Amino acid sequence: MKLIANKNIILATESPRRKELFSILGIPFEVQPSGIVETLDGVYTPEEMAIKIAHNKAIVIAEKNPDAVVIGADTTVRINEELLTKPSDKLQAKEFMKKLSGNTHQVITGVSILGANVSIAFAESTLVKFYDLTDEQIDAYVQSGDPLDKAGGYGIQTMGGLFVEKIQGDYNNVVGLPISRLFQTLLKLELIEFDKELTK
Ligand SMILES: Cc1cn([C@H]2C[C@H](O)[C@@H](COP(=O)(O)OP(=O)(O)OP(=O)(O)O)O2)c(=O)[nH]c1=O
Repeated sequence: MKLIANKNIILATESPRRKELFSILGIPFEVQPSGIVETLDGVYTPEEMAIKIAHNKAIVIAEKNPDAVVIGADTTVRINEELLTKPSDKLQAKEFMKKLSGNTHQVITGVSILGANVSIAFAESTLVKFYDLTDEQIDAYVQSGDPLDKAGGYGIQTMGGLFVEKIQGDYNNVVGLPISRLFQTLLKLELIEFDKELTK
């Protein structure tokens, strides 16, 4: 199958994982990191927060590119009503791993699609259960430095995936972009379509 984009699409991200996942669509797109500080004032549910931060990322780029469709995303991890974003250092990464060990957490990615008379957002949620981890496993993983640029302090697509016992929901959502739901949404909005020449 071949898709075409009906608008210029910009992914407002500096995440290599999001860029790679979006590439699956096989359409041209630009990447422009928003560089915003990912904090919010006020009381929100984790889903609302992920959507609002995703929107804040998209709006910065949409203002600079009024004719484009801009997509922003934000991923956060919720465990026992606590939110884990990116660990600030290895010590915090260890704390995160201890919390995740043996438990089920929720990975929420908010997505905002903005521009060209479109403003749509959604939050996708995936449940992930970790095995019981030993201190040795946690220390070795944290020492690798892999947790530091990732929400919740692990990468399911890297060695962090070795700790996952079970997952319920979209795997790509955990990696940082629920690409199947995004694909369905972009199709419905007619921002992308099938290349009819090739599907005849
Ligand atoms: C849970 C999990 C998160 N992550 C990553 C995805 C995101 O890049 C990151 C969450 O941080 P985000 O703040 O959502 O994204 P980012 O700062 O990396 O990129 P940008 O804001 O520019 O779009 O954690 C993984 O790569 N694997 C995982 O298993």
